[in-house]
Amino acid sequence: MTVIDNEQFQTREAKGDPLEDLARQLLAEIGEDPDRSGLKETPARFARWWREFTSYDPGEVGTHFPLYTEGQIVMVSDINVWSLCEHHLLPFSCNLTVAYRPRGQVLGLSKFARISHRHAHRLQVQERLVQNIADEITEATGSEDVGVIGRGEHLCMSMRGVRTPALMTCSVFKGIFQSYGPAREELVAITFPRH
Ligand SMILES: Nc1nc2c(ncn2[C@@H]2O[C@H](COP(=O)(O)OP(=O)(O)OP(=O)(O)O)[C@@H](O)[C@H]2O)c(=O)[nH]1
Ligand SMILES: [Zn+2]
Repeated sequence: MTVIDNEQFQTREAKGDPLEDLARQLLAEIGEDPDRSGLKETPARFARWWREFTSYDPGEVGTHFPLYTEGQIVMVSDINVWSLCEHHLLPFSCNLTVAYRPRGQVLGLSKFARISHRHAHRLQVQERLVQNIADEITEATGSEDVGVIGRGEHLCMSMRGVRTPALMTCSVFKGIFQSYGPAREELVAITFPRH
């Protein structure tokens, strides 16, 4: 449930909520009656969902633990997030694999998903999403050895326009993941398992 402080609430009551107004206008523009019973609450839901999407709070992302074994590589795969394409404001899903070589300490497992959602919950292009995640993992872990691979399906390509479902893969490889070698091979293999 959206918590709206009193002052903000009063302002919206007085002036109307701009997001709700937009939704009503959109509905009218596409030939719908915004006042028909099925649509009565839709502008308010529309406003709530946009505010919910753009105000995602990742919470604490700085929990570390001691590293027990030197030389380990940590990989987290199949992190699924939803984002919005900034060209069409349509959703794209992204399946992420993230990897890093810890330096002295490891980052809490869930933090990779929190970081991923933080950057997905805004208007994005997939390449920038993957880069943003790689940069924050570098910062959060203090490691320059970071790899992120994203595989996305974009509704703007599958449900409209060219109407062709396809998967887009893009990646950021830093440090030991940059050149072809065991670390990069393992990261690629975990993302694209052989059946
Ligand atoms: N590289 C990249 N392209 C994206 C992403 N999301 C959407 N696009 C593309 O952005 C492009 C926008 O192209 P435009 O020609 O300006 O828009 P459009 O006329 O709606 O293009 P079509 O989608 O081909 O109908 C399209 O090719 C989309 O597929 C993304 O995350 N990364
Ligand atoms: Zn798009």
